Amino acid sequence: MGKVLVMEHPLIQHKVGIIRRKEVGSKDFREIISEIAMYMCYEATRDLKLQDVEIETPICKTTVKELAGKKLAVVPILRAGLGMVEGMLTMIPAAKVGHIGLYRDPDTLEPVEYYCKLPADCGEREVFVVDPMLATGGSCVAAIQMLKDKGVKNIRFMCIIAAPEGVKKLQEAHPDVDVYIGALDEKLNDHGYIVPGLGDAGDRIFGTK
Ligand SMILES: O=P(O)(O)OC[C@H]1O[C@H](OP(=O)(O)OP(=O)(O)O)[C@H](O)[C@@H]1O
Ligand SMILES: O=c1cc[nH]c(=O)[nH]1
Ligand SMILES: [Mg+2]
Repeated sequence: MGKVLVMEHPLIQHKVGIIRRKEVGSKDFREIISEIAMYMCYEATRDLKLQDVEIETPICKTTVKELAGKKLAVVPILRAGLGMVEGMLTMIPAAKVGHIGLYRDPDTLEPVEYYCKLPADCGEREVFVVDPMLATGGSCVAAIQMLKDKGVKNIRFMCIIAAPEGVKKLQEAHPDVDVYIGALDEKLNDHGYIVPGLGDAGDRIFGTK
């Protein structure tokens, strides 16, 4: 079973507390989402593999560590996942970026696919799927399935706020995927929104409501 890690870092908790506030506008919301993604990326990359390499400093020969595992890719679930890309790339600038377009049908809450463009070698990469919100779990389960159908084997999922219902659904559908969560909330309301949550992440990032 993949691990589920809820972030305990005080800076992450503090920043999640800010973006929950309804008076926070798009500019600040976007900036803070990006900062949280950066801190979460730091936590979610703790176990990346390293290898020893011999190098020469201006003083002498020595052994240093360098990343040794698979190359990385970041795949945001559009739209709201876009808000996490810059923060991720600040930490892992060599990562390639794929995009999966899904929106949640407001009546059925089922994900509807409208776009998919991935790095050609994504099957060889360790992929970080990012989306600020994990609500019913339909969107991330579908996005991860799309990646698996393209041959991706190593997948991690990162979200800023999750509902317990969505975490359960994700673990049941993709038990091999490690899940990193900024804050685990109480429940979903009758419209599939996370309670207390932060509202619609996409609308708040892009100012569309
Ligand atoms: O876990 P789920 O129940 O599937 O809900 C979560 C999804 O809903 C939101 O996207 P939305 O459909 O609002 O699209 P948007 O990012 O374009 O606003 C959010 O960013 C997730 O992708
Ligand atoms: O609370 C929620 C649930 C789904 N999508 C959002 O943006 N927010
Ligand atoms: Mg939305």
